[in-house]
Amino acid sequence: MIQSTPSLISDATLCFYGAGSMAEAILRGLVEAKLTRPKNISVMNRQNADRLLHLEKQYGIVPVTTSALKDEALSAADVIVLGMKPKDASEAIRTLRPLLRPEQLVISVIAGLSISTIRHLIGREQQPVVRAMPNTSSTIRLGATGISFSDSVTPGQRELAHAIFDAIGISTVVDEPLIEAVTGVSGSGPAYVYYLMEAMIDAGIKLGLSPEAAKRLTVQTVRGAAEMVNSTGEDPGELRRKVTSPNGSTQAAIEKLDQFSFQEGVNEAIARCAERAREMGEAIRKEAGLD
Ligand SMILES: NC(=O)C1=CN([C@@H]2O[C@H](COP(=O)(O)OP(=O)(O)OC[C@H]3O[C@@H](n4cnc5c(N)ncnc54)[C@H](O)[C@@H]3O)[C@@H](O)[C@H]2O)C=CC1
Ligand SMILES: O=C(O)[C@@H]1CCC=N1
Repeated sequence: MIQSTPSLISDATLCFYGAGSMAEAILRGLVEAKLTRPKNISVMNRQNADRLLHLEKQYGIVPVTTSALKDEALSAADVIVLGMKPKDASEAIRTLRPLLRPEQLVISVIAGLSISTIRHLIGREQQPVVRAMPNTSSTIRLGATGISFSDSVTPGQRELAHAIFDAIGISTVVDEPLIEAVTGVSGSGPAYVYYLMEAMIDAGIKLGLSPEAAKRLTVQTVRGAAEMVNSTGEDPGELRRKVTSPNGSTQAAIEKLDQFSFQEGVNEAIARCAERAREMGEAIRKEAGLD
């Protein structure tokens, strides 16, 4: 049990309730980081047994397919990771309600779903709950996760949650109302970067580069730029200025981006993302009859 050996992921049993791309990203990171034995991880979904068998073959985790085994796995696990879509959350958590023991740690990665809503749906105010917002780069252990804790999470469980998310990238603790901001910046963030990359590749092709060359050059440029910020410790603004010769080609490009209100667009996109996450959380509460 995690309460007696709080710092060791390897001793904790984890049950992934929902087996989609985010669950796979996390469990893959854990298994590849060798932080836990695959046999300590059970995974279930609504009805796609082939998907579970694929995950078993790929990572050695334990697929849980029948309803009786699902109940057993959920009530036995030290940690339950909620990994379903927001629209499926209230029904799934209500199903969990009679199975849950007071000391089990519930970790949710569901966008918009608040700790308070989870506790209401579980029907236990003091259930330890971790609300996390990871991103899909966790698949290659380069994830960025924001985490917040309910007040009943024990120090050992906090350590465990950090160990889980640090195994698949970096994690940072934020006050719960800021999880939506994390969703806006890093939860959905990979999509903006991919969108920029799509646009850069497209522009390169329009200027005559082959699709392969445009892609190769774009990928290395994004990778190099991120690594420059990371390894030099310099601000992105400072690094940008170093690329931008006065009256040169980069300045001309940035001026064009500014004509299209680049910064304002990114600002509004991230604010809208955070707002949409809040809306999804409100929809869950409404559907569950909590508002
Ligand atoms: N995809 C992303 O980039 C990120 C997603 N998230 C959050 O992660 C959650 C999952 O997202 P994805 O993995 O992309 O979704 P997905 O659609 O790939 O997977 C959802 C999984 O939940 C299962 N499921 C649904 N209802 C269930 C039930 N009643 N019992 C058992 N399993 C059930 C489905 O069978 C499926 O395996 C969402 O709530 C999303 O907000 C958070 C951060 C990033
Ligand atoms: O698009 C979504 O709703 C989820 C949450 C963060 C990333 N994907």
